[in-house]
Amino acid sequence: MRRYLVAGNWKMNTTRATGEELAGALAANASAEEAGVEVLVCPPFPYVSAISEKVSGSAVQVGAQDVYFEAGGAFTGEVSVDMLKDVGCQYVLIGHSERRHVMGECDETINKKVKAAIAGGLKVVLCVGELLSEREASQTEAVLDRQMEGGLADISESDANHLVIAYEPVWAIGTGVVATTEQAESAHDHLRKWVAKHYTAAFADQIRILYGGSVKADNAEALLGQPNVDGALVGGASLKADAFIPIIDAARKLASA
Ligand SMILES: O=C(CO)COP(=O)(O)O
Repeated sequence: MRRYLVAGNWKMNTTRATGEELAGALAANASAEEAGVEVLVCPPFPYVSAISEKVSGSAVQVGAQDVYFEAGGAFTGEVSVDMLKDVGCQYVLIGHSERRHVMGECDETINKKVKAAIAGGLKVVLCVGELLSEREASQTEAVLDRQMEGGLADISESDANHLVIAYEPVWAIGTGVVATTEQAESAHDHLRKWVAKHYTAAFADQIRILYGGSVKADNAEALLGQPNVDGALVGGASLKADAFIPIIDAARKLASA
């Protein structure tokens, strides 16, 4: 059975103090023996180190929101895989829609980042998802195929073992317009079939596919209860412990059912 992953993407939010307070509350809530659910927080770069210290000894893991593919050198403003590991990251988000659509990242860059992160020993959450205009033009599956093919070009199954996929329809991110359970399940099913076709059916059965986009306490259980939804990537509702913990609790409830 696939283990739920509930991840908080803090984006460009929190101060050091509010981030530490939030991380402390999550660490207190998630014991080191957490069984059916993995919990991850992705703070802004400057706070990763402090947040890693805050959650150490708990089941809460830390990830970064992006990484650069080069190992080091003259790349002003970028951070490397080794730097992230050095400050306690186990995971990194790659290809988030805000990186794609605000910063203009393309699949080729995303692919280089995925390769570098996995080669360097980080687990990757590769984010994919269509714009509203693409959904309305019945292009959702074609967009997902393109992003998967581009992002995972030349990545072997053994490398893909370190990968989690996050389906985040762009129109659902930060809008309060959550995908219906049917829309989410249909996209996740399509992504799993893509993995089965490009790797193996056995591997497709194991890989985790998270849903992201306006996940809240009141819709988490229905979304996470879908057969192909293995967790959530949460933005706004991950910024307050009393909004995020009920989402983790929904996963715990389903995992123990
Ligand atoms: O982009 C997201 C997580 O990566 C989703 O953000 P919201 O949960 O705020 O819609």
